[in-house]
Amino acid sequence: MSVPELHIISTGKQQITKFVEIASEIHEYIDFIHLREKHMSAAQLYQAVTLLCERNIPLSKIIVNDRVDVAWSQQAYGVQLAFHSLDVSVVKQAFPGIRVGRSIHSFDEAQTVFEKGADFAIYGHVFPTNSKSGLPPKGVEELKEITMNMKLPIIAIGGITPSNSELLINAGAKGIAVMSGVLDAKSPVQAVKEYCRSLGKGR
Ligand SMILES: Cc1nc(C(=O)O)sc1CCOP(=O)(O)O
Repeated sequence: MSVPELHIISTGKQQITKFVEIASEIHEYIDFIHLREKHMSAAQLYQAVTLLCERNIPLSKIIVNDRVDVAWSQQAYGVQLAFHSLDVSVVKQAFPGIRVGRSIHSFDEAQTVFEKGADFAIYGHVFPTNSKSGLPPKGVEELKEITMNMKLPIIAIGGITPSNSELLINAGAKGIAVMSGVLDAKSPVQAVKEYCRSLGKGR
């Protein structure tokens, strides 16, 4: 089994300069940084990627939410699509070579996006989280079903802490995605190190 991936997702609530500051402190410990700033224009997102690059964060670690035009023009690692985004197959055809992730919430959705050629999917929310209050968490059973039946790399998301992350890896997840556990922490660096330890990551 390969070393699990650690993805950090921007909250959309921090000043972008603050997020860039934190990202520059934690990037060497993590695999991917997602820019999920739904309120930003394409121009603002493009600028945010530039700011990350100026802090020596490699493009190979940057994933842009929804806006494939921004991801493509900045030559970022990939784009993370949601239900309201362009379809996975449209993006794969129009932007050959870009890695395409898709948010999913069920086995059937996993199957659909796998068939359309998604490179990975983010499945959640697995545990209770303030970001999805009022919606019941999905737990790990369906996650196991997906990982056992499909060759689609799955990143688990939602309410993940250093103490519950191992459950998800044992359920077949290729990695975890974390928002508040790192970005709202008093010390994001300490927090990220705890996640790394829980995943058996080297640093
Ligand atoms: C951005 C996002 N997507 C989810 C989904 O279920 O698709 S849960 C989520 C937020 C995750 O935040 P935290 O790590 O603070 O729980």
